[in-house]
Amino acid sequence: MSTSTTSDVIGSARERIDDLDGRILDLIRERMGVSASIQEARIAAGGRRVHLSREMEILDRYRQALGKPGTTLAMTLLELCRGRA
Ligand SMILES: C=C(O[C@@H]1C=C(C(=O)O)C=C[C@H]1O)C(=O)O
Repeated sequence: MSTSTTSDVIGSARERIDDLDGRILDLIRERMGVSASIQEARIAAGGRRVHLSREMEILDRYRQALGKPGTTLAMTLLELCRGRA
């Protein structure tokens, strides 16, 4: 039987959370870069930065996976990924 104390359990689980958060942040930065490249290509071809029907697909995917907070998360991601270039 484990002799881990509560603070050991919390400490190691927090290390995993910190690692996951670091990976999530890296993925968000990667997503921002890919999104910017699409927007730059579209603008260079005379199009608009924003493509609403594509954004609706993304909002729907996050809502289906996570419910209403998923929509909020997707809106934040889209906000981060727009607004440059
Ligand atoms: C990246 C695109 O451009 C914009 C950014 C999006 C995104 O970050 O997912 C989605 C739609 C567009 O408003 C795209 O059209 O795919």
